[in-house]
Amino acid sequence: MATDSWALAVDEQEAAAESLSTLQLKEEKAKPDANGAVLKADDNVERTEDEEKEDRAAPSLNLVDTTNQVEVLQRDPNSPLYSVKSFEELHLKPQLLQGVYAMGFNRPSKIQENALPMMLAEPPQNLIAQSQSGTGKTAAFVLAMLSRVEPGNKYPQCLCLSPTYELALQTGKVIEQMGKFYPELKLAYAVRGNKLERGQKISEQIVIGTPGTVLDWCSKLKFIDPKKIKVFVLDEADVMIATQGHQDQSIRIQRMLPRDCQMLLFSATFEDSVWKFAQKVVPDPNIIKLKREEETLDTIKQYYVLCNSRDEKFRALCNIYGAITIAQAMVFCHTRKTAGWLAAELSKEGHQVALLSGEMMVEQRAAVIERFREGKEKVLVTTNVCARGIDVEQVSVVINFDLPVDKDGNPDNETYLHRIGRTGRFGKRGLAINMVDSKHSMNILNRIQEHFSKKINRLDTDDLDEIEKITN
Ligand SMILES: Nc1ncnc2c1ncn2[C@@H]1O[C@H](COP(=O)(O)OP(=O)(O)OP(=O)(O)O)[C@@H](O)[C@H]1O
Repeated sequence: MATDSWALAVDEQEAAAESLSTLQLKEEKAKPDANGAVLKADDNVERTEDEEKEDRAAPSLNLVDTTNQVEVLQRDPNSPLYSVKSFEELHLKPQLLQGVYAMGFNRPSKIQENALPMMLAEPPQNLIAQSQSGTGKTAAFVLAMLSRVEPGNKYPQCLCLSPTYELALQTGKVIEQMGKFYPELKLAYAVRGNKLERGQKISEQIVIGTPGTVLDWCSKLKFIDPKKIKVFVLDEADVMIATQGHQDQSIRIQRMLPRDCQMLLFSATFEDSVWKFAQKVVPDPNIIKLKREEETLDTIKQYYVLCNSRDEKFRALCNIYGAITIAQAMVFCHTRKTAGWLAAELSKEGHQVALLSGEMMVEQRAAVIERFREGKEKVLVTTNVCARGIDVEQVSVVINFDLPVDKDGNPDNETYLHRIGRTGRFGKRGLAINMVDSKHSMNILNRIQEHFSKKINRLDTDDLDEIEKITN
């Protein structure tokens, strides 16, 4: 299929030297001096003033709703969770239906209802699909792979690329859960640290992995015969094909696949130029695209807090914690250094904090996410490495301790959307709070508001009553 058009488009694009995107989710090299998940206060950091502890019970933040809310949304035609069809009507194989119901899914979401018939049509068709964060894209493409795979054939037939190690593991879990009534079906993880013997050919029918390792497995190590791949999925597709993302590796993998391999591209965001590029490299694609004003979810309330310095931002964060009970929160920082500092300060305040940043060993990163998922830590301080895809239901609040900016200091709208989308998963309500600490960051926030045509209201974190109100 697209080998030539893909390659051609890439060459043209590179020749034009036009920067497509500024997302910075490159897999980062593990270093031996990685931080631990258990935090120790850094003696060198400036101490913040001791906070006056609020001596009253904080109201609970009722953001994690019951399945009731989901059912209401699934009946609302304006909701991204709305569907007219049932999973039965999507003609899934009985084993997959069993898997879907065992996961507690009652009805498909809009993206599942629309994308599945396109992905399962004969002959196979390509698809570029956009849907809001947390609306079930993963389940959609996982069901497509599981439907297409022939379990009797003991070689890789479906290849799925994720931008990060954590996301590859998480998606792998979904494949395992949905495919659990298919005992003969096996999954291989092509991620860093998963060492196989040289000369081996893998027999697993589905491979999920990160671009670097998948490329090695297909070319240098020849564990996978790319010519036998029938379905190629790019999750977080925009970052996988943007020049600043994983473009080189994704393209080199794609060039090895057969011409008629089905290509499925999914993301919550596609910056305009990346969208154009995607359409150029994927032949005759079906397209599911959101209007700009549909990209944000109404179930996530967005606020900003005005501060003058990093310490003030920290105090504002403590005030928020003093005023409301937060199930779990993710706090995003621009640099690893700030993340490390903030995590140490929060743990000094008595919070159970986990820290995840790119320089940690991948196994350690996976362990941190797992502990957070199990609720062992309530706050995860992180960088953009965790901005995309991570699905932890209990995350009721996302804090942008630093607003997302690209390498030129411009607002990174796509990362903003992915970050706040770590809350408000599948119809749950969520809160996103942005810390603004300068004229420059106020300008960034204004531009983000304009981009999405979505008002972000100011929150006075010195006013506890006001903070409480936003939980209603
Ligand atoms: N039909 C469904 N019914 C109920 N829950 C669902 C359904 N589909 C998906 N979910 C759940 O919704 C949550 C979000 O789904 P998923 O992670 O697939 O979203 P996504 O669109 O891939 O998000 P992101 O853009 O952040 O990657 C998951 O916990 C998943 O188990």
